Amino acid sequence: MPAGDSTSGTSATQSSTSGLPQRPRPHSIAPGRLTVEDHLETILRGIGPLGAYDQPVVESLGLSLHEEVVSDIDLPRHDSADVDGYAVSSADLARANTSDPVELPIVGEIVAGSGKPFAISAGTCVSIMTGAPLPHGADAVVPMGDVEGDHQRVVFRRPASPGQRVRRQGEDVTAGSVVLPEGAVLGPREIGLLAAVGRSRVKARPRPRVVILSTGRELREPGEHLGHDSVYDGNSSMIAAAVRAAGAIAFRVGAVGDDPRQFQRVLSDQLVRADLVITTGGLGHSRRDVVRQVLGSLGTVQFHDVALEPGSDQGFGRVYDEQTPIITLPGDPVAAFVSFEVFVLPAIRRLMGRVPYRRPQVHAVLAQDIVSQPGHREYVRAVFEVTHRGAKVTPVEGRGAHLVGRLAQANALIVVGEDETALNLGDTVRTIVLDRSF
Ligand SMILES: Nc1nc2c(c(=O)[nH]1)N[C@H]1C(S)=C(S)[C@@H](COP(=O)(O)OP(=O)(O)OC[C@H]3O[C@@H](n4cnc5c(N)ncnc54)[C@H](O)[C@@H]3O)O[C@H]1N2
Ligand code: MOO
Repeated sequence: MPAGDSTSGTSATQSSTSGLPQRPRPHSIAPGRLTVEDHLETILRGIGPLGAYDQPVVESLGLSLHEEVVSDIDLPRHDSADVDGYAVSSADLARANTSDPVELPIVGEIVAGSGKPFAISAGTCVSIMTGAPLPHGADAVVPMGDVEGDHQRVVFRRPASPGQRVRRQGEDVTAGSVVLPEGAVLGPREIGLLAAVGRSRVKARPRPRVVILSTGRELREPGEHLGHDSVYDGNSSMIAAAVRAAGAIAFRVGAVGDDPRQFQRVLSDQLVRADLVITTGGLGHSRRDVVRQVLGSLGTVQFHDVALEPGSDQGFGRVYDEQTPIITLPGDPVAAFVSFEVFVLPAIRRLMGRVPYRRPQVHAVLAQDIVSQPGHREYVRAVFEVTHRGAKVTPVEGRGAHLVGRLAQANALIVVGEDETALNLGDTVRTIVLDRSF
C-alpha cells in the first residue's frame, strides 16, 4: 500500500459536506499533508448557515429564501386587456363581416389604474388600455388598429372570438399557490416576482459580514508613500472585492502590521461585526509571523500544510468568546486569491445557505502544455474563451505566487490533479471559470 494511503478515509467514510463525491486520497500526497478536499471539508463542517430573518425584498439580491412564498393574489388580478383596443361582447360581433359591418357606440374609456369598476351593456363597447381590467359584460378585446371609427363609434368588420386578446385572471399566478420554494436564490426575476405579488419583506438568510485583515509590517495602504522595502496592501482590497462578489458584506480593516498585541486587539475589536474573519499573510514559522503566533497560542485555530499550489499554508478555527470562524490565507497575492476561491467562497456560500458551495468546473481544450509536480493540486491561472470550435483555455505565463499583474490577465483556473504531472496541448482539462454567478 502506498504510504500516502495511511491517512485516507478520515473524511471518505462520512458524507461529504462539500457536496462532491469523496475521492480516494491521491497517491502522490506526502503523509502529514492535508488534501484540498480534507481542508475544505473541515471548514464546511465548522461553519453552518446563518439564521434567517426578515429582509427587505429590494435588498435581497443573492440571498436564499427561508420560507415558502405563497401569493395572496391572482396575477393578472382580473381578466384584462392584452392590447390597446375596444372591449366588446363577442356575441355583438357574431355576424360582422366586410360587407355588413357592425357599428357599436363607445360608452367610455378604461385606463389601467383608474380605480373604478366598469360594465358595458349589450350593443356597446369601451375603449381599453393594455392591462386594464375588462368591464363586466365584455369577453373580448379588438385591437385598435383592426377597426375604423371615430371618438363616438367603432366599425367592426370581423367577428371576435370569446376570450380574444384577454389576459385571464390568475393565468400566471393563482392566489394561494407557492410562487417560490424555500431555498430559492433571489435573483432579479425572483425579486420582481416577490414585489409583483406584493411582498416588501421576506425571510431570508442574511449577507454574512466578513472582516478582512492583512498582516505584514511591509504593507502600506494604496495612495500612501511607499518606502524602499514596503509593498502596497493589494490583498485586503482584492479579498474584500471577492467577498462582495460572493454576495457577502466586506469590512476591510486593511493592514495591521505584525505586532502580536496590536493584531490581537484589532482582531478582538472586529469580532462584534464578524460572521467570518479572513486574514492574509503571517503564516510562516518565525517570530514575526503574527497570525500563526497569536492564533496558534489560542489553541482553537489549526494550521495545516495543504497539498495546494499556490497556497499551501492554511489555517482555520474559531476565536475568542464569540467563537467566530476565521480562515487564514497565505500572504502572496496569487496564493491568497486561489485559497479564497478554493476555501473561502464555499464557506461564504455555506453561511448564506447557497448551493452548490463550489464553482462548477467546465471542460475546455488546453491550448498549451502544462507540466506540474505531483503531490499537490495546482490551480493554474488561465484565459478561458469560447471560440467557434468550442471552449478553449490557455495558461497565463508564469506560475509564481507573487505574480499579481499576471493574475489580473486570467479569467479562469485550470485544475491540475494531485497525481498529474503533465497536461498536454489538445487535452480536455477541468477549468473553473471565474466571476460567473452560479
Ligand atoms: N522556510 C519556509 N518559507 C516559506 C515556506 C516554507 O514552507 N518554509 N512556505 C512558503 C509558502 S508556500 C507560503 S504560502 C508562505 C506563507 O507566507 P505568509 O502567509 O506568512 O505570507 P507573508 O510572508 O506574510 O507574505 C508573503 C509575500 O506576500 C506579500 N504580501 C503579504 N501580504 C500582502 C498584501 N496584503 N498585499 C500584497 N502583498 C502581500 C509579502 O510582502 C510577501 O512578499 O511562506 C513561504 N515561505
Ligand atoms: O503555497 Mo505558497 O501560497 O505557494 O506561496
